[in-house]
Amino acid sequence: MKVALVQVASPDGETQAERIARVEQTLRGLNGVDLIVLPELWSAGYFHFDDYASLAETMDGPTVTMCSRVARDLQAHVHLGSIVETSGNGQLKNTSILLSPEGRVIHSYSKVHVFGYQSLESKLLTPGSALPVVQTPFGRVTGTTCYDLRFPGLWMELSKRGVELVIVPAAWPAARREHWRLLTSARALEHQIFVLACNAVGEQAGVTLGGHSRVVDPSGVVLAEAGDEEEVLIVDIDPDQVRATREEFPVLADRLPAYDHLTN
Ligand SMILES: NC(=O)CCC(=O)C(=O)O
Repeated sequence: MKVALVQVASPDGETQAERIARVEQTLRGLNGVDLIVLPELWSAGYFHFDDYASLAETMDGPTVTMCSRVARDLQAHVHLGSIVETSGNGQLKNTSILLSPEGRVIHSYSKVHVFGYQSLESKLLTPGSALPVVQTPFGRVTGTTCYDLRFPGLWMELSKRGVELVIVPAAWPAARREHWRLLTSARALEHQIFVLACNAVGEQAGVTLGGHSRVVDPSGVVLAEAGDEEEVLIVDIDPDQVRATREEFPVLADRLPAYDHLTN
């Protein structure tokens, strides 16, 4: 299975409509790919907090509509990264979406850990309250978003739910690139899953995004890592490697359901 991680820049002067049109051209060049993955909030620009309210979208807004059209035309799954989602009740969420090759939404996940360090996300957005999992040709899949990487309890839970591949859209600054590398590798290794982590690049409101999108296999091996410019990282993965890795080294079978029974 061929996966493509598309690193996108969201420069300050570019409108959302211009960016969506530009990214559509890039995606249309990806014929023959089975799964396309985009970064967190690329169409609004993660650090463009002043635009969140005006660029918030529903599930049939401009970002979803473009990606759904591309999914159908390329007959590929498209994980569109995430959008600022409005569901009409006044709340905004950072919602990631996976589209089928028919262009249908088959999975969505609203970021649970909204970020508050040098970020207004936690003031402007409401955290999600669900962790759905979907069966796909790539195995059992879910998404977590950027800052969620730092919370092992969330990853333990998705692991308990039988997940085999996790898609991580991100807008992770270059300043903490080594944390990004360490956490994406560790999450794949400790749960014996594929991690497809797609980061944003370029400058946004004075913040430099880190790029270095990565595909990490269930043994923690980095199959590919991008640089820090706009780039498409194309990698072949074998979904059966999850089962093979777990059979060969069955560490998950030794994991206890909880550890709070251990005495001091
Ligand atoms: N977009 C984010 O969630 C940024 C997270 C981050 O920069 C960090 O955890 O460090």
